Amino acid sequence: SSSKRWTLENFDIGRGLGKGKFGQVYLAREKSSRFVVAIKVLFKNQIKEAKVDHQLRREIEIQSHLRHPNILRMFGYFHDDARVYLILEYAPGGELYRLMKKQPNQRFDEPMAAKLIAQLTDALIYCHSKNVIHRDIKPENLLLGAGNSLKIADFGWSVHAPSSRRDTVCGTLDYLPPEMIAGQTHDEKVDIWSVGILSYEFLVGKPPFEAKDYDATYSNILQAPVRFPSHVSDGAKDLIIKILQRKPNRRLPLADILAHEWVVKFSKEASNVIINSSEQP
Ligand SMILES: COc1ccc(/C=N/Nc2[nH]nc(C)c2C(=O)Nc2cccc(NC(C)=O)c2)cc1
Repeated sequence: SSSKRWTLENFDIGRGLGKGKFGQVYLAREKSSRFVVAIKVLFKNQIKEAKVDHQLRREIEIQSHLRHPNILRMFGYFHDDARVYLILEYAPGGELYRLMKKQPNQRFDEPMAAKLIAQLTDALIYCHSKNVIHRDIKPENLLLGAGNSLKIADFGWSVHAPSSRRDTVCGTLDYLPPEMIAGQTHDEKVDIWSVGILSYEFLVGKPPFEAKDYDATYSNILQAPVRFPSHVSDGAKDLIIKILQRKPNRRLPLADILAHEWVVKFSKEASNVIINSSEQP
């Protein structure tokens, strides 16, 4: 339970799963229950230097209270003098980003893309019902659970709506909507925009406004028309165009994304995506 006083002694620590921005993630097993988890270790001095301790507190507060099959659970946390330890759900498929890069043409087929979009949308409907906006939905923050189920991880940028971002954006602009990069107030419709960006990226293999540098990306997000390669179906184009509307109120609401005929048609079809199987190069 998330109220129990946990310590490192409660866990057998396993292999390193990977490196996050502020620390390493380990596979671990709680000794008495033998329950397998992932433990994310963050260094306090790095958190203080980056002035993100309020973001970390918010991430812990928000993620430990959310309960949804497509949101990575946070079971609890503890700290010692140098580190903070987050006890997180273990998602065996790892980063969705890596699986996408492994596919032929580094993109998913329509059934896989539609399944992921439906799960992501369902999780965001749940978040928004709790007045939580994620604000940082991108492939690096999505993990794969059992059965290729999507898991939204990393609520470091989530807030309670509405909000005006005060912290400078670091990292890629690709997934941020016009109102956020222009520093205007924004609401939960920023997450709808990210679903549009990700829908495009799952099907094409790169985000729609990607450019050689920050300024070019910035300009594309604010004014560039979305171009589609010829292999993208009309149904998928229709969905993405309806989501990627620069005026937040014109964006297709999340419930209508779930009900869109392309999503309904393809999220039921079997997909031939190559899972993390051994013979993969
Ligand atoms: C290197 O191959 C891998 C294959 C699968 C994994 C699974 N990670 N699963 C997780 N469950 N809960 C959390 C939190 C994580 C996690 O953070 N994983 C993680 C972190 C940083 C890099 C990676 N790398 C990859 C390849 O997924 C995974 C991790 C690594």
